[in-house]
Amino acid sequence: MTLKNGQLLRQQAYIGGIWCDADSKATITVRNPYDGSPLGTVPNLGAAETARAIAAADGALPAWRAKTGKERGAILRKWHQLIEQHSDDLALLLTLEQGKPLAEARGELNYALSFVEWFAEEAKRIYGDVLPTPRGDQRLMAIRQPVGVVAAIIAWNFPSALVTRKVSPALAAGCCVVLKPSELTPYTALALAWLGEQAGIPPGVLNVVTGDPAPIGSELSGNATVRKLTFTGSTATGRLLMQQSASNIKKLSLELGGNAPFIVFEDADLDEAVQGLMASKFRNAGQTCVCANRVYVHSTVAEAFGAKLRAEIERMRLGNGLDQDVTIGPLIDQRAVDKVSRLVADATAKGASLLAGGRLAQPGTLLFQPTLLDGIADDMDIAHEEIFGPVVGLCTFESEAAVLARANDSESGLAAYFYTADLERVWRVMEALEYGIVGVNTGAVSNEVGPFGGIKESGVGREGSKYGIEEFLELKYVCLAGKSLNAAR
Ligand SMILES: O=CCCC(=O)O
Repeated sequence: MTLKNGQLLRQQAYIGGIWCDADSKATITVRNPYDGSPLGTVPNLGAAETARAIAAADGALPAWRAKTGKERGAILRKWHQLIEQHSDDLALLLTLEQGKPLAEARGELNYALSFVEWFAEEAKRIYGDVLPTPRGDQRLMAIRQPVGVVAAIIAWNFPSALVTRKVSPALAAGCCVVLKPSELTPYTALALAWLGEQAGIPPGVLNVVTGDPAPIGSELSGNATVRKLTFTGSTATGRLLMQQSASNIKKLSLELGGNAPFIVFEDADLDEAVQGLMASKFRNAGQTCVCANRVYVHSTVAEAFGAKLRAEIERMRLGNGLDQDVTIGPLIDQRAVDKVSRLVADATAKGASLLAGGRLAQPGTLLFQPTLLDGIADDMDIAHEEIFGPVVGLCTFESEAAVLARANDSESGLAAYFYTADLERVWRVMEALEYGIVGVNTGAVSNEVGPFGGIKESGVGREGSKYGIEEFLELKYVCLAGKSLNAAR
């Protein structure tokens, strides 16, 4: 790996401003999912080191919290500047450890930067309220204060954006953070932490613990000093963290699995709808929680839509994310390949037609072909499970009411998409969809301004946007009483 600045490849954890190894000296090897080659190692920390990171964050809290929003915002702006300055190296690291094409890695870094910029600005805008008093001898206020020490646990699919979407609002609010990146993709997070150190984030304010998720996650959720846990990952892990956090009633944000419906009505612009589906479905090889997962096309346009979609899918180039012309990279690991293979096999065994792809491009790799299935029925596993891979399954529908019932028939409630030219239908369908995010005539909904998050088993809380900082603040109600206040009114 040739980085312009070799210091960005950090192979140690970061606790209390010190780069360190595991107490046991145990390490985990990080591999390139394209060819399995080792990129390096990171320390395999356990509960003891995690507890030390929490103590370091707690120790740094009084001074960080005492800074003004403007001062914290200035440090975040410096961090932003350094991330931007090193974005070539960061994109390279991201592609090497995660597999997504370099152009997508650059796109993700811009997305990551947008959260740092946004929350650097929001740091100055943490307002309170003076409330109308019900009694002449009292004055009422609500003020916002940082929640305290924050644990942030992130998934491997967006190694930079998930860091900045959680860490920037936490730091802006005056909280200190213990960050646990995925053991599959730790290097981007560690490089970001190193840039944070260069930007002047004081020791202990941002800590990074690497290693196996179980002991670290259980310390982060069970330790009462951590007052807020923010997690992006599977619904199963989110449920476990929620249970473990119940012992000390932590504030929680959980961004969990999705099962997004994508509906193409008969009056939709089919070319636009195909482009929207490609953007939503194949971003990060389909490994995105907001990816289109169930595609419902009105029966009168299904054939035309399927033909256009197939042509686009056949144009994709699968391979090494570092190659210029590659548009889709490998899946993250063998478990992901096994799941996608099982879903395709189940669908074809139950009568779906395979129109494109359907298997690994080369045995022994993680390169799963972009795949198109037609004739998906509700009894197939793919109609209910989150695919998390480059597979589109087409179903047809006849009426708005019927497709809405099918779209809402899910425990998940993260993102939903639909295409139509009918303005009244836009309102009707948007209001009826039981999802936290709805894309209307677009497959790309993620940015720093929109509140990102789901309902039902897709989680709790919102990230990004003007609402995102609230997750790291507590509201304190102050009631001031005094007899002489009556006279002052
Ligand atoms: O998969 C989770 C994040 C995806 C996004 O921010 O659009």
